[in-house]
Amino acid sequence: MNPPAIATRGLTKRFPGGQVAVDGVDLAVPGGSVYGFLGPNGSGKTTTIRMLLGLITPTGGTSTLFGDPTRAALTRVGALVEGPAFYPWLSGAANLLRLDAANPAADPASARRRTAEALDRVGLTAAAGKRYKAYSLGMRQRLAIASTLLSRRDLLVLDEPTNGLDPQGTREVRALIKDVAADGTTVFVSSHLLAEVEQMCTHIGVMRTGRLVAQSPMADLGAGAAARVEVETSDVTEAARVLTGLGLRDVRQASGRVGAEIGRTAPEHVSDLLFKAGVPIRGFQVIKPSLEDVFVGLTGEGFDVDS
Ligand SMILES: Nc1ncnc2c1ncn2[C@@H]1O[C@H](COP(=O)(O)OP(=O)(O)OP(=O)(O)O)[C@@H](O)[C@H]1O
Repeated sequence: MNPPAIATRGLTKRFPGGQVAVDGVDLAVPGGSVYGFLGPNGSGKTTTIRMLLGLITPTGGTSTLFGDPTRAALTRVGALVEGPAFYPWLSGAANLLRLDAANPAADPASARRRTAEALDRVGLTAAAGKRYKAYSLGMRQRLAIASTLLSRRDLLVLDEPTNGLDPQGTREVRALIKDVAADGTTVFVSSHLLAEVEQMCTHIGVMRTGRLVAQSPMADLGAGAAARVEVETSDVTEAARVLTGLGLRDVRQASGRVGAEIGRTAPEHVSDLLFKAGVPIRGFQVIKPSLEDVFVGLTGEGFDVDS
């Protein structure tokens, strides 16, 4: 099996002065995934990313990129932590050419081809000759991402790439991330927006005050969360007896309603037994907790659900 794109063990950063910004984080980012690194502001995402990229030194723990603990693997990684500085009066293409020229490993003979390909990949070919200052926010961010794609990368690390973008720019960047991932590049993207991560990621890790409180494939997340059956009835006592008799957990009664965790029991089996027991059913529904409910439970705080 291929080693994970990113793996950390006990990764820790204690800043001088004693503040622990990242506390024993064990990340496992599978190759080929789009991994959403979710957490409220100040939860330690940027500090973690800076350690992964060798920009700051951990005070504890280890990390590997593609199984390699050395910095050599960083040549396979494109990153956008603080956006690159672009010259406002130069075109997008000219800005990329300047950045490309600053890379000693890049062959100057093929600079134009590389720049054109990167611009094409982010959908800026038509605007390549336009001055940077005339770019929309979304175009600026796409150009920033293009700068990370000037050479072939196996992993792209993006720190809050949609921060400060309007809804259109946000959509552009999200679509771009999906395209990059479809080409086989692993993407590790931080965000404080649950909806964003939910829409574009295959895996998720959740940070809270420096700790990784959850990590899982997106598809598994709902599975552990307890869906509930809710019955509206005038005979609460009998309905509760039926639900309890079925072995359902956390049976709760309120006026005119009874609810319980449904677990693996089929809803039609529950309604059938209620009917057979003569319970008058006014309403019957199965309620799954939203992803946001799951995370509020995990992190103890809400997320911005706006995009
Ligand atoms: N150089 C530093 N010195 C001291 N404390 C720091 C330093 N950098 C970050 N911190 C603190 O570490 C904690 C985590 O910050 P970090 O920037 O990693 O969080 P974040 O999740 O990326 O949040 P944001 O999205 O706001 O950047 C914060 O409390 C922050 O104030």
